[in-house]
Amino acid sequence: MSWQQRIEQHLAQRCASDSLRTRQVNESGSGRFLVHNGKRHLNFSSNDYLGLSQHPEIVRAWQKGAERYGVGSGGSGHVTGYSSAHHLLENELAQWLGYPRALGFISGFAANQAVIAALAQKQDRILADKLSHASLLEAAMLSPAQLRRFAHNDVQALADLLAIPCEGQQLVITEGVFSMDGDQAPLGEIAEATRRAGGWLMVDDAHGIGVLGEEGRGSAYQQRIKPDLLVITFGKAFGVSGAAVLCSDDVADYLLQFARHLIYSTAMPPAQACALSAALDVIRKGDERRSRLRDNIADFRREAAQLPLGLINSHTAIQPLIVGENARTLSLAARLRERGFWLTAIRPPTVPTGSARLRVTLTAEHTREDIEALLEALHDETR
Ligand SMILES: Cc1ncc(COP(=O)(O)O)c(C=O)c1O
Repeated sequence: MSWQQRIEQHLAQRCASDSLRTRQVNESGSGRFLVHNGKRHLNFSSNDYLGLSQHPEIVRAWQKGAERYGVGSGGSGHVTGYSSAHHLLENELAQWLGYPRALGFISGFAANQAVIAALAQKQDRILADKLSHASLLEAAMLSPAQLRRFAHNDVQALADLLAIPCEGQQLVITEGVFSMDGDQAPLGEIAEATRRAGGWLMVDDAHGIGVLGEEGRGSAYQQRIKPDLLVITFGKAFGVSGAAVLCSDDVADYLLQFARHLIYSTAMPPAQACALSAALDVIRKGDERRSRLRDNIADFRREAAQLPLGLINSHTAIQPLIVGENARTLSLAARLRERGFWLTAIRPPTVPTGSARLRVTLTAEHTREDIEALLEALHDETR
C-alpha cells in the first residue's frame, strides 16, 4: 500500500466511525465566551479554570516582558534561552511547592516525554494508571522499560504489580486529576504503595495545579504527599502555556544532562515566563476565584444528576457527561452549538469505545445564569 493509499484509508476509517477530528477557527476561545463565525457562544470547553488567560495584570506582565527581553528566547536554555525571567519563575515555583528545584518546559507534553525518556532504562518497569494522558503513556511505550498499566485508581492492582520482582527500578505514574474523567487519584495510598516497593512516583497535576489545595498548590499538596517528580502545566489554571517539573537537586541536574526536550529545543520566550510569574501571584491570592469555581461545580452537579446522561463522580472543573455513541454525541454537541453553547464531543481513541462524551469544563468566570442556561438546554435536547 502506498503512502497516499494508507493515508486515505486511515482518514476513511475515521470518517466511517464518526471519529474524524477537525479544528474550528475562533476569534477568541479561552474565556467565558467563544466567538466562532461571528457568533458568540458560552464556552464550556476551555481549561482556563480560573479565567486567567485574559487577566489584565498577566497580559501586562507579558507585554512588559516583551518590551524588556524581546519576543523570543533565542535558543535552548543550555545556549542563550535561560533568562533571568526563567530563573526567577523556576525559583518561585520551587518555593511555592516546597521542592528544591523546578525546571521549565515548553509544554506538559514535552515535560512528560522528556522525564520518562531520560529516566527509564531497559531493565526498569513503568506502572501507569490506564487513564493516564497520552503524553505519559506514549512516552512509556516508546521507552525501553517494560510498561504495565494498572486499572484506573486501583491501588491493590498497582501493589500487585509492584510486588512482581523487577531487575531495575520501578516508576509509578498517575495524574492528580484525570483529564477526560475529572476524578482524582488516591495519591496518599499510591505514594505509600510505591514507597513500600522502593519505587518512585511521578504525578502529572495538569488539572489540579492552581485549583486545588491551599494557595492552589494542587492535588499532591492537598493530599499531603510529595511525589518524587511532580509535573505541573501552565495551559490550564495558569491561563498561559508551558510546564515545569518539580524535583530534587540531583534529579534536576540529571534532567539538564539527559532531558532531550530541554537540551534540543528553544526555551519559552522570557516574556512568557514573566506572564507566568504574574499568573502565579494571582493564583496564590486566588481563593475567591477557587471558591467561585467550587460553587459552579456544585451548582452544575446538583442539576446535571437529573439528566439522562452519565455523570461521573468528579468534583473538579471537568464534568464529563457520558453519551455513549459517537454519532449521538456529535449531534448533541452540534445542537447545543446552534443554541449558543460550545462543548466538545470527546470520542475514542481519546476515551474508551462506547464512552463518547461531552466534556463540560467549568470555570470561575461562569455565572450561575450561564450554568442554568446550559442545563436547561441539555434538558431540552435529551428529553
Ligand atoms: C494530564 C495532562 N498532562 C499533560 C497535558 C499536556 O500539557 P500541555 O498542553 O502543556 O502540552 C495535558 C493536556 O494538555 C493533560 O491533560
